[in-house]
Amino acid sequence: MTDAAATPDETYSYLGPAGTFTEAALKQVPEAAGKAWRSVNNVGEALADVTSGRSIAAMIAIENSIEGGVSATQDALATVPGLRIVSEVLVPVNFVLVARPGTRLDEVRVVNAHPVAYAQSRGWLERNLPAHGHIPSSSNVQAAAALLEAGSPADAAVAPPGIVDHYDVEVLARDLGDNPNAVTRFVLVSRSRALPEPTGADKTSLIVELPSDEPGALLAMLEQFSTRGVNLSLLESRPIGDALGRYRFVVDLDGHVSDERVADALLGLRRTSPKVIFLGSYPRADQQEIEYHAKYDDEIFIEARDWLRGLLSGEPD
Ligand SMILES: O=C(O)C(=O)C[C@]1(C(=O)O)C=C[C@@H](O)C=C1
Repeated sequence: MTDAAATPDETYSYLGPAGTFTEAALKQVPEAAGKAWRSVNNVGEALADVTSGRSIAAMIAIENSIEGGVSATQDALATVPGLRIVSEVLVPVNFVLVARPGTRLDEVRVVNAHPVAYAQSRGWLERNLPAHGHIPSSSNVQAAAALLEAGSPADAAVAPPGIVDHYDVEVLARDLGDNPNAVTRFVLVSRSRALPEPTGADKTSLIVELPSDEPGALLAMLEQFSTRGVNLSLLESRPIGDALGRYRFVVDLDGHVSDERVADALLGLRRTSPKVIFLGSYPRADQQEIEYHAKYDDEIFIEARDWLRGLLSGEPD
């Protein structure tokens, strides 16, 4: 599928090499089928492909059910301008421990693993290899590929189960993940300004900075959502990085920016926060219809606006 001669509007970047969960996520995107796929080494490179116009879109991991938000992704989306999330994909993740053929489990001293995969397998590794050392890898597949490089300091790697189809490694143990139902959420990021159509089962992603040293600023932000009946599915803080104690908030909410209650909450945020980054409104991967109280229906907001317009223009009651 990789084609060096492909034009940018036919190229999708993903964290590789082939066999990663990120590649499995891209396989779920119908528009990417039959296009050129470019394997990259990290989230920054994937997003740089999109901003430079080298690729039309990039698939990146954003949240894991065990580890929470992928901080490299959250920080990149907060600082790289001009990006929009256009869709999301869920991939169940589980891991195997692999080694060069002939290695025994009791010979393993050092383990290669992507930090998010390591965090999900820590319980198993601590129980079965209590004295192991950990070398961070750029991806799950790279962790296993590096074992086969000359002079590799590692004896084993945490990798996706399909790794044996791509590399000459042997499985020493299966089901390493501490939770068998672990899921990673991926997002497809592009430069497109065109909003995906509302479906009634949508999600909106934002990054919000709060006024510094203002008591209750976080509560004031949350009130923008609660007073419009908008449910949040993710709220995480990440350091802004310019001074100790300064944080930005990563927010996912139920609904589309074209829903009146969501649009109204965004207007409130824009008035009260020094910085609001709109990352996109897009269909939820689980297609679960958003439920909210009837008092937050579009018509209620429209009626209230029309009433005010009438007052201002002197229309009779
Ligand atoms: O796509 C892969 O296989 C990766 O190595 C990346 C990644 C991630 O960044 O979260 C993807 C899914 C797993 O949760 C662990 C690692």
